[in-house]
Amino acid sequence: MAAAEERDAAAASSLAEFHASRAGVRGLVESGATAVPPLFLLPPGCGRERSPPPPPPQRATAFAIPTVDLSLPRSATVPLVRAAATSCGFFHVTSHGVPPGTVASAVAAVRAFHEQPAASRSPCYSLAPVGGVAYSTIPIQQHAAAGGPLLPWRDSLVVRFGPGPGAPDLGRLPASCRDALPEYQRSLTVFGKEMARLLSEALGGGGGGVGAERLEREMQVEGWLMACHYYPPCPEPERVVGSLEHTDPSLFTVLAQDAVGGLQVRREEEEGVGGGGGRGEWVDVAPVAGALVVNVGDVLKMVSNEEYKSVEHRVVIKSSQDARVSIAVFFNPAKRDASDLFGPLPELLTAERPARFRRFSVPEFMRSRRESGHGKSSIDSFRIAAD
Ligand SMILES: O=C(O)CCC(=O)C(=O)O
Ligand SMILES: [Fe+2]
Repeated sequence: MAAAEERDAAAASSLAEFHASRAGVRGLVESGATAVPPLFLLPPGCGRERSPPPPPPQRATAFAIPTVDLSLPRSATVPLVRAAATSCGFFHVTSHGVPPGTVASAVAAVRAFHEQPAASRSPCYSLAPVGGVAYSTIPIQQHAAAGGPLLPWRDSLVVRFGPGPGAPDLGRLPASCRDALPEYQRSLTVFGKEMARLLSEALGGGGGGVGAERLEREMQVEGWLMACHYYPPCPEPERVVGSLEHTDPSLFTVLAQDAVGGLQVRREEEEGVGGGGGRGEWVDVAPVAGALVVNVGDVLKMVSNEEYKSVEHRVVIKSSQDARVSIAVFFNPAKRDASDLFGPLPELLTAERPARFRRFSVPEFMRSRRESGHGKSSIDSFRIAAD
């Protein structure tokens, strides 16, 4: 066997062994691992090492994502949402109406799930959802080819809510999850509907251009997919990735995070950079107590004809002591038949700014995303070349 094939075969067998342990990254930490196994390692010099050059102290605090305070009058929040979605694509929302206890209970339940003894959580370990639930370390195989790691330093419990027979079977989860996660999802549905109205109203210049109900009418917005992430402390944090850089394939995403930190966004340069082409510096999204993080995803970027930015983000492991918990809820079109076509909203199109993307269906978009192996490039397959 050639050396490369041997290496691939060895990696495949360690990957299989890792999944067979059914205990996730947390299992490695529990078994007292003091070094990071090769499956998680970034090769030296690959350009994805965690640490940017040590920031001069004044720059470390120079940038914070915008905040939208929903207790302000609507005449103030719409322009704030517009400014945030068109500039950095990420913002904090305060006074969001989701009770603090509901968020705290959900975050605590996620922590409790991942910190149960391995014997309790391993029966749930599965890469594909069983009864709408999957607990696993989701491999990032697509990066092996590019010399990246096979696995992120993260375990995830993914729950797919939804009406009728699609409701998840939470029976195998601890009692705290069975109550707290659906309650959080219900609360977020209310918040998400409001967010969809604000994002809609802020489109087209924010002067009521497309109307608050436009997105809902176009695609029926739902928030059924919940990813409950757990980033164990790492003995060598700078050698691993918690989450590789990516854009979200959603309309928009709502994230709750605990106080540990590690989320970073790529701060793009001004207009013209387009598409997150790997430029711009990484900046921390420092946790703000009580706030939720909202970010624009690829679908909304396309529907907004690129008025809104879907920005690359990643998670680095900050701590060799503390595990980090975050919960992402992905808001998506409920209309997901092959015949439900979306594209830049016609009201947004002008002679100066014609459609930048062709129309697409959700299944087609998801397929392109799978095929491209990663979020960044799939959106470009829908782009209409400018002449
Ligand atoms: O854990 C985080 O802060 C981010 C998670 C994320 O980006 C995702 O689930 O898409
Ligand atoms: Fe994400």
